[in-house]
Amino acid sequence: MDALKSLIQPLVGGAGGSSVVDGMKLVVLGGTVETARRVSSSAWSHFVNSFFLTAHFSEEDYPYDWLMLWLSRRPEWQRSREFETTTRSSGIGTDNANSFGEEDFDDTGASPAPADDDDIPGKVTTRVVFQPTFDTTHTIYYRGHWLRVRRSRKNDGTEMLSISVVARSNTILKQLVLQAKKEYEAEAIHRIQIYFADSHGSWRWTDSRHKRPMGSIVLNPGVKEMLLNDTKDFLKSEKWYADRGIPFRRGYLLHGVPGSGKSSLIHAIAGQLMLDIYVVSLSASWISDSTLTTLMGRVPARCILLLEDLDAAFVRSSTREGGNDEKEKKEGPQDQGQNNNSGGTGIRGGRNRRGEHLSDVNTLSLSGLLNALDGVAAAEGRLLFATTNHLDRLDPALSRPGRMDVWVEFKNASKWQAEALFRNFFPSTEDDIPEGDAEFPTPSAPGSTASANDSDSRPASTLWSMSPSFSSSSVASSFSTTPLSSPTPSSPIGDAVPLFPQGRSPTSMTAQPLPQFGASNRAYLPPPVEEHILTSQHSAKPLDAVTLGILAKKFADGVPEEEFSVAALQGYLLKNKSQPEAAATGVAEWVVTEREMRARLKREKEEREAKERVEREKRKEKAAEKEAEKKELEKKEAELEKMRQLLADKEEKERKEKESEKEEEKTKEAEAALLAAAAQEEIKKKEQEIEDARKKQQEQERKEQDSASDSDDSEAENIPIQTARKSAWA
Ligand SMILES: Nc1ncnc2c1ncn2[C@@H]1O[C@H](COP(=O)(O)OP(=O)(O)OP(=O)(O)O)[C@@H](O)[C@H]1O
Repeated sequence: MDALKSLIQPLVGGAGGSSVVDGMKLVVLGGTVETARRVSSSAWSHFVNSFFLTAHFSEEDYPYDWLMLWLSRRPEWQRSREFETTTRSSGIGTDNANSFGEEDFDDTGASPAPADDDDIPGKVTTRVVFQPTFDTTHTIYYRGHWLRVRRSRKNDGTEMLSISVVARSNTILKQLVLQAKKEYEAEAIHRIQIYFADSHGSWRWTDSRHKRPMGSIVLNPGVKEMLLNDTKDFLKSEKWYADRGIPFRRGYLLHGVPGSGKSSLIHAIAGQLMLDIYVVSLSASWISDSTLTTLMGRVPARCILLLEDLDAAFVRSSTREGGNDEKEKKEGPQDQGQNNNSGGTGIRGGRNRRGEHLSDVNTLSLSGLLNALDGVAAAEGRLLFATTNHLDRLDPALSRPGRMDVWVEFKNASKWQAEALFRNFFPSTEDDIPEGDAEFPTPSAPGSTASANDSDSRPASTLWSMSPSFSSSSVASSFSTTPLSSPTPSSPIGDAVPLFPQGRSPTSMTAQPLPQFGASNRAYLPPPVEEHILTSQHSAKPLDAVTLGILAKKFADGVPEEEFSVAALQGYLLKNKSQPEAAATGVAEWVVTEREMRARLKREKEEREAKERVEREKRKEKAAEKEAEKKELEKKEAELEKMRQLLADKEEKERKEKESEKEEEKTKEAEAALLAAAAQEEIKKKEQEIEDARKKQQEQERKEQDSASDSDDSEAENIPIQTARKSAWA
């Protein structure tokens, strides 16, 4: 303390200095110390940073996803002491050590023994993932280098990953990115990524799906092959297009009846070509010319761009000039559903989640759509797929070659398709399909939240509209190829095939008798299994090829040519998924029931429509009557108004006449007054003259009196006076 005092003493001065000066000195001293501290710390961090190479990865770009997956597997990343939790993740790689679910712990927090219900197929397991919080730096050791990893947020809200390393060249960072990419792609190899357009004109990662094998799509021979070859050929022909100056784009228009496999085929092609799918629903309420143009500009080079229900944006066939006035939004419930759901309710946490309100103004015009599809800003190298159920509603400009180069019509199922569908649906003892290449989609792996658990948050797209039971493990298990061990005598369901949990191969399972009370019965044999229990088993036994062929033919025989969609037949088979024989024999009956039901629905629809028509007519008539009444009233009012106007005009005229009469009178009066005044003036003048004359006369008389006699001259004097008065009055 004394040492400190002695140090400060010379600076603050002796005891004699004033307290104000001392205080000032202290402030200066403090400021100097703080500045020195800051400068030195900044210089130090500059010095340290000069040894670091730093790479930044924005969440809007792919390497961010690769690195996040890679990091999520690093133990150092998991040892972070500050976390944020999320149930949303990139869909792949969520089933790693960094995620956890209910099944990992019991109530006491301890990891439980494997539970029996672990084997329940389709059990929904929401997994929570820990992610290190923003702005904390983690140090990770990688290939002899210490990496400093930091997650941060930019001003616009997008996430950013910064990785720094002490190295002379950036090779280590390149290696890291490549390794992360490789791992990511290894994860993604069996999956396709789905992106939906959002109202900000960005693509939002929405889902990751298992690839759908081409074999699961049942189309008339040659169609799939043609499409696949065409798409492959296109992707290889970039130079060919460039040499000829043709925009490197290709469009496919899949049109036809609903439920015929349009979306499924696109899904399968995406899987085959390892392309991601970018979906935009043109009936979305927020879609506008500029948003669509922005979206088209942001589509990556190699991908499938899917415009679903192309006709939905324009209910009436719009002309090129047709602007906003020319279109209405589709009002059917299905389309409303799409409206509501399109735009992609992104599942990924924190990704572009700012201001998610939609503008509710669909201002997309046909010319805007055309420009967006092949304008200057439109991306090249993409495969454009458009689906529609109503080809006739499309403007020819939209479907002309160059925009839609290949057209494929999808019809209701032919007998050939029905047979193929049956063969695909039921397992055969001769099938040898490796897992992941089964004829039907492999069910999602446990923990794959995006595909299995988030169905609510997924946009309603027909691409993903497989019926839930179809993707259930029971269907998958129907493709198990290995005959199962023969049932034990104590099996309660006789020779029923036990269920497989999702993602497990049947070979890894053994048919275990279910634990039950009284399992130690010895005195009595168990009663025979009841019929309904036998028929309610969940998967079919594999059939031998001959039986399968016979049943498939029987099934196809019972299905009328091109009357029912493949989706409808699939729905029927799903009801009989464990009973191929019943499915084959019962199809004729189903067809009858279905026809009756359709006829009934059609009748009801017609009745409803007729009723609506009548009501509409009535409403129209009423409206017409009202209109006529209104017109009559308006006519009467007009007449009344006219009369009022006439009356007013007349009154005005009379008033004006009166006024002019008055004016005239006034003028006359004024004239008369003037005349009178003039006359008066004249009289006065004359009187004055007379007076003057009289005065003159009197003067003269006086003079004459003075000179002549009075009596003889008096008569002669009066005569000129009377004459003067008369002339004045005249
Ligand atoms: N040709 C087909 N091959 C295999 N499965 C099919 C076929 N057609 C339809 N399905 C099945 O029917 C369901 C609906 O098919 P999908 O959505 O592909 O039909 P879509 O033609 O796109 O219908 P929409 O026009 O209503 O969108 C899916 O579960 C799919 O598996």
